[in-house]
Amino acid sequence: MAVVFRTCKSLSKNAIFTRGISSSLRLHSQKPPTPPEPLVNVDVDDKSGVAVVTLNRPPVNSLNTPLLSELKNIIKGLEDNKSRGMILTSSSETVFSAGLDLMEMYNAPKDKLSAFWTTLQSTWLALYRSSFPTVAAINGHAPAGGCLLSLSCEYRVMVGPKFSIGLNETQLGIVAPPWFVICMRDVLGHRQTEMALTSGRMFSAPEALKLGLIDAMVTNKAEAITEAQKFIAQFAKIPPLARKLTKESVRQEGIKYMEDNMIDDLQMFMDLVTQEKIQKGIGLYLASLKKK
Ligand SMILES: CCCCCC/C=C\CC(=O)SCCNC(=O)CCNC(=O)[C@H](O)C(C)(C)COP(=O)(O)OP(=O)(O)OC[C@H]1O[C@@H](n2cnc3c(N)ncnc32)[C@H](O)[C@@H]1OP(=O)(O)O
Repeated sequence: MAVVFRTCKSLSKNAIFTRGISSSLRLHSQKPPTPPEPLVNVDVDDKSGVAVVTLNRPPVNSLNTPLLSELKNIIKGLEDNKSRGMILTSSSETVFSAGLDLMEMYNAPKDKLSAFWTTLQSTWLALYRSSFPTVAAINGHAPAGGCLLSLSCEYRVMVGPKFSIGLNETQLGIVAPPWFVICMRDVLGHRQTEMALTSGRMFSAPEALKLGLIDAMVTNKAEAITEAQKFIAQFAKIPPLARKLTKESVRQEGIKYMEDNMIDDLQMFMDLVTQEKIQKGIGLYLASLKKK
C-alpha cells in the first residue's frame, strides 16, 4: 500500500509573533508542534489503484465540518487521479461513524451552522456521484449520517453480528432530509424505506442483511476490506466512462435533487435546527449520550 496524499495540513510554522508589553512585535522561536493526526487517511494500493479511505476522528467519527471537508478533498483527489475505486472504513474498532456531530448543531452561530450544512451537502454529492466504484466497509455502528455515508456508496459490507445501522433521525425528534430518503429508497425501495424511516429503526447487521440494507456480512474488518476489493475488481474490464455515465443516470434523482435544491435544503435545515425545541432536544440527547 502506498500513501498517495494525506489531508492533514501540518502546522509548518515554527515561529509565532506575539505582541509584547511595549506593543512591539517580537519573534519567538519554538519547537515545531507535532502535526495532528489526519481526520481522514487515504492509502492507495499500487497494484489495483483502489483507495482505502479511513475516517479517523476518535472516539466515534462524528462528522464535523473539518472532517467532511477533508473527505470531500480526498474524493476530489481520487477523481482527479482517475481512481479505480474507493473503500470507506473507520479507524475505530466499534464505530464506523456516529453520524453528524451534534456539537456542530448545538448552540452554534448561524454562519457555522450554514458552513456545516453546505459542507455536508457538497461532500455527500461528491461521494454519491463519484465516477469510481465505492464500497462502505462498515466495521462498527453506523447510525444516521454514518448510515447515509454507507448508503451513498455502491456496495455495503458490514462486520457483524453485533453492530447496528440505520437512519434513526425520527427517534431523535428530527427529520431526515429528502436526499437521505432518496439514498435509502435507492437501496431498500419505497415501502421498506417508509417503515424504516418513520420508526427511525436501527438494524442489527443480520437484520440489515436480510432487508438488503447491507450486501454482505463478515466477521472482521480485514474480511470486509477483502470483500470490498472483490466487488471493485469486477469493474476492472468495464470501460470507466460507460460505468460513470450509467451510475450518474441511475442516481440522477438524487444528484438533480441536490443540484436544484441546495439553497432551499440549507434554508430548511436552518429553519429546523434553530428552533428552540429542536435545540432543547439535541441538548437532552447529547446529555443522555454523555451520561451513559
Ligand atoms: C435538526 C435538523 C435536521 C438535521 C437532519 C439530519 C440529522 C441528523 C443526522 C445525524 O447524523 S444526527 C446524529 C445522530 N447520531 C446518533 O444518534 C448516534 C449517537 N451515538 C451513539 O449512539 C453512540 O455514541 C455510538 C455511535 C453507538 C457509540 O457508542 P459508544 O458507547 O462507543 O460511545 P459513546 O460513549 O456513546 O460516545 C463517545 C463520545 O462521543 C459522543 N458522541 C457520540 N455520538 C455523537 C454525535 N453524533 N455527535 C457528537 N458527539 C457524539 C458521546 O457524547 C461521547 O462523548 P463523551 O462522553 O466522551 O464526551
